[in-house]
Amino acid sequence: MFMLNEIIANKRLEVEDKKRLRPLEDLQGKLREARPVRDFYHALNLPGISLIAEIKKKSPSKGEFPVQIAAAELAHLYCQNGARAISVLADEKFFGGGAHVVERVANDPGVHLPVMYKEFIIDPYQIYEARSIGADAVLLIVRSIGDKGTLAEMIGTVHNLGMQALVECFTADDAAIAVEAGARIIGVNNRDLQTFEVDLKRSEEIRSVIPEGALTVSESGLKTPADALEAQQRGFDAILVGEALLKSEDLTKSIRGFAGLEIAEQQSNR
Ligand SMILES: O=P(O)(O)OC[C@@H](O)[C@@H](O)c1c[nH]c2ccccc12
Repeated sequence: MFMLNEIIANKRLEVEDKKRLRPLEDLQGKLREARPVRDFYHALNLPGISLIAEIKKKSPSKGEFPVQIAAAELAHLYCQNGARAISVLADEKFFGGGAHVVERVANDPGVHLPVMYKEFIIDPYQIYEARSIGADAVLLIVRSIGDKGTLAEMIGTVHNLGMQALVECFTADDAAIAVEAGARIIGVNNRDLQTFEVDLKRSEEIRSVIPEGALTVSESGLKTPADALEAQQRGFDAILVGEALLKSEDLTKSIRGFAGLEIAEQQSNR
């Protein structure tokens, strides 16, 4: 978990800086002005597989992505081609995102989908920041939060602010912690953060320990619409896709493919 440790250590410093510049009370005072929450849970809980499409500029494993268009424009394409939610990286140093990018996308008049603040959350301050800039959901990584009690408190804070949490797991043990802490939406990360290797089979094993009632998301390393279909067959409600979209030559077609629209069209043309 070398990389995750490094990211978290940096995040602690960043959060301390943010708190100094803008104390929690200031953020809390801004909450009433934030745009109303869009329902991330409902957006994922629809028939068929739900695509959460990601916006990031780079990643530690893949470097810079070739996408040339601005975040808001990318979000418009996601909205117009069948995605059901948008994930925006808030981390700047490792993923080239930022809270300002989340804010821009979440408040763009052309964006009707729920927006997730994708960040390494280690402090409730970040949850308040997410809502104050208009986000509808946040990512909570079991591994970076540590214990079940703290995770449960964080999930409570997210729900109290009207948002939803996507709680990310790497192992069946993580998934058990997530369930006990009250997670309603559980993500299984197919990418091992130590080796960066992707194993879609692993997610199947973990999926099997998550009880009915929680929504499930297969995250990372999905390369083709066939992988989306497979995730659906394995019982996942949603997929989180970044790289395959951000690297594709025909972005519109790729979004539609992962969203399942291409398949639906082929079937209705028969
Ligand atoms: O780009 P990919 O392989 O399609 O993966 C997207 C997403 O799952 C990945 O970015 C991710 C999943 N969990 C994270 C936690 C932090 C940063 C990034 C992530």
